Amino acid sequence: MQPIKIGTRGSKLALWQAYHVANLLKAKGLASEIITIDTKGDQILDVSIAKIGSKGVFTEELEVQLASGDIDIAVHSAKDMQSSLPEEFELIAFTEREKVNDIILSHREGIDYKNPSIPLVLGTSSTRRVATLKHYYPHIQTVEVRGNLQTRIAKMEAGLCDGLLLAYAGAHRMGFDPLIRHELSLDEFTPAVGQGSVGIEAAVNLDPKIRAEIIAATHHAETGYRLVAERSYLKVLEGGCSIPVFALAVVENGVLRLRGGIVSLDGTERIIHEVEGENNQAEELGKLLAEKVLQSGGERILKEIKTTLKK
Ligand SMILES: NCc1[nH]cc(CCC(=O)O)c1CC(=O)O
Repeated sequence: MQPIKIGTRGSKLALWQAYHVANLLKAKGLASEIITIDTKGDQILDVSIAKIGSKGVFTEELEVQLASGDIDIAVHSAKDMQSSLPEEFELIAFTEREKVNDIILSHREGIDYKNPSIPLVLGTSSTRRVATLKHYYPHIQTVEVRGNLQTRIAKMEAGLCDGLLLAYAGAHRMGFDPLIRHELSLDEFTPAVGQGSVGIEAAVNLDPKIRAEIIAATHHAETGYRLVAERSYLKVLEGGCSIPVFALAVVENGVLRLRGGIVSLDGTERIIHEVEGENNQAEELGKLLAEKVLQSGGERILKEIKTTLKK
C-alpha cells in the first residue's frame, strides 16, 4: 500500500494533529506522509472569523485536494468542522478526545477572574467565550485576539491583555501547561461542539479498504458517539464556529448524556438543557436537544444573533 497522504494546515497545532494521526496509523503498521496546505483562514488574520463567515474557511482548500486525490485524508480540529459537509466529503473518524475544558492562560501568576473588584482583560476570539464571560463574569473585559497560539501569547505578553481564554487541548498540545492558571468549569464554560478531538475527513470515493484501515487505526468509539450527538445538535442550530452555541456529551455507565444550549451575544440570556439515551441514539439526541433549546427561547436568540452578526 502507498503511504497515506495526510493533508493539514501548516500551523503548529494543525501539524501536531497531523503527526498525532500519523502516529496512530504507524502504530497499526500504516505508513503516511504529511502535506501542508495554506487556507483562507490562515491568510486573513486581521478580520474576525465571525465576519469572514465561518463556513469552511479552514477546510475548503483541503477539500479541493481531497477531491483531486492529492491527499487521502484531511486532519482538522473537530471543533473547526462545519456541521454539514459538502456531499462528496465525510468525517470518517474522531481520535480519542482530550480534556474538553476552556482555560485561562497567562504569563502572570495570581490571575483572579472571580473577584469583581479586580479589573481583568482577557483575549479571545470566540463569540461563545465572550458571551459566556458577559453572562457569568460581566466585570471582565474582553479583547479580540486572533492568530495561532504562539502569536496570541506574544500579543498578550506585549500588553494587549492579562490572559487568554483558550481550549485546554490546544494549550496542552503546544506545551503551554505551565502558563495555565485556571481550568474553567464545564457548567459555566460548556465547550464548543467537538472541542478536544481531531476529526479525519475523506472524500466519499476514497478506496473502501484504505478507509476501513484508517478508521480501525484512528477512530475512538466513545468519542465518536459524543461527537455525533454534539454535531447533530450543531447541525440544527447551524452554528458554525461563530455562533455562541455549546454542547458537551459524556458517556457514563453506558448512558450518553448531552447537555448544551445557546447564549445571547450580550450574555443576558443563557439557555441550557440536557437529554440522555443510548450511544446508538446519538444523532436523535442532538436533534432532541436542539428542539428543547429552540422552543425555550433559543429560536429567538438565534435570530437576534444572526441579525447582529450580519451587520
Ligand atoms: N478555534 C480555534 C481552535 N480550534 C481548536 C482549538 C484547540 C484544540 C481543540 O479544541 O481541539 C482552537 C484554539 C482554541 O479554541 O483555544
